[in-house]
Amino acid sequence: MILLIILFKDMPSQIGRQQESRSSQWDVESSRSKNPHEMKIVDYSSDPRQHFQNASRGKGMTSRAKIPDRWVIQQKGRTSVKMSPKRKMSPKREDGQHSPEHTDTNTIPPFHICVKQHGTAVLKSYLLLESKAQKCREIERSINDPRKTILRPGMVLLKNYISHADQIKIIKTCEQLGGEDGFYQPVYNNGAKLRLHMMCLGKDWDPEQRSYGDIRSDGFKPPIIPAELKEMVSDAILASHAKMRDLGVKNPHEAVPCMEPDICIVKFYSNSGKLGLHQDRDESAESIGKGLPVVSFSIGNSAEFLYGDNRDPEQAKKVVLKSGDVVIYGGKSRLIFHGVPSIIPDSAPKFLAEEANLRPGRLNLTFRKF
Ligand SMILES: O=C(O)CCC(=O)C(=O)O
Ligand SMILES: [Fe+2]
Repeated sequence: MILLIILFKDMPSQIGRQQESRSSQWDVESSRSKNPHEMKIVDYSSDPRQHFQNASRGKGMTSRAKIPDRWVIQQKGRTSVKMSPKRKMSPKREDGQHSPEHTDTNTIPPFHICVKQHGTAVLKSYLLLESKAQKCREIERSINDPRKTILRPGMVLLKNYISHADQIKIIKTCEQLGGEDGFYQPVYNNGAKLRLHMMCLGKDWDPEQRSYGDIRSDGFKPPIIPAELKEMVSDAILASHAKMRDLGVKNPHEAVPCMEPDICIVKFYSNSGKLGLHQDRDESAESIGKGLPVVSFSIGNSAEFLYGDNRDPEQAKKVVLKSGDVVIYGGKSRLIFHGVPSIIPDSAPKFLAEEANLRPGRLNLTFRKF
């Protein structure tokens, strides 16, 4: 009897711990089966404070982590001292401890979108997997109807738009701007990580506050958007107007207004990367009200891209975005739900690894006007 009482006394805390350890491993995929609001974790319109914690950035963490209360931040010759915000904290366990892999004294290696130049290994794997890439091309052909340039009013897909040279230029620019601490992996409050790395240009997007700011969480300004990239964006919008005109749209600049971006969110998805259905709605009411478009560049491995009127993936339409494709959504489609359920491994054109050492995965740049 006494033994039974002791056993029952311990049971709730044991169950609690099991559930907690499961939930701390939640990611987009595992939340899908558990949570009817599966996309909440990437739904920028829900309260991300429940899901995100402050961004943790690359190299800086190494030195910062040794000084938990005050951080000495050194970057490109500058030094500043800053109180450390809470970051990389996992939910406390019942015994009041944080799980070991989530303590704020963790060190996080810098993330680079380009691999170091032992090019042959990367190249070899691309060659070996050529047949797989062929299969992917067939899937893409079956999903992407070439006539479907206008996906819906205000939403245009420009297939194979970015030239090879520009794709290389974009990769190299992002790698250079990312440096040692530009790309970071946002982490949920429960310790689960967003399935991608991210870097902001122009303004910093804070997933925890769901807002844009001029200063990053590590105390530095985000790099500005290079003029050359801005030019590519306005050219793409003009190209979308030309396509729409060809297809009989009378006032294409009303369907997709012109836009000069002041924000670029750069994302890198590894082959297991994904992003749930969400709306881009943290820009100003004026920008959204005018329907100023989001312009999205895809480089590297192909991605399945869902879009629709709500966050139900079953009801969404799908296209495959290949390296060089551009999607523009503005006007009536400005608040379209969209997401990336999967990346197609080994589907990137070989020249990206050969000429720019792009690591396996997909680079995406979304340009917006605040
Ligand atoms: O990777 C993509 O194609 C989508 C990215 C996106 O939706 C975003 O950055 O808000
Ligand atoms: Fe988005």
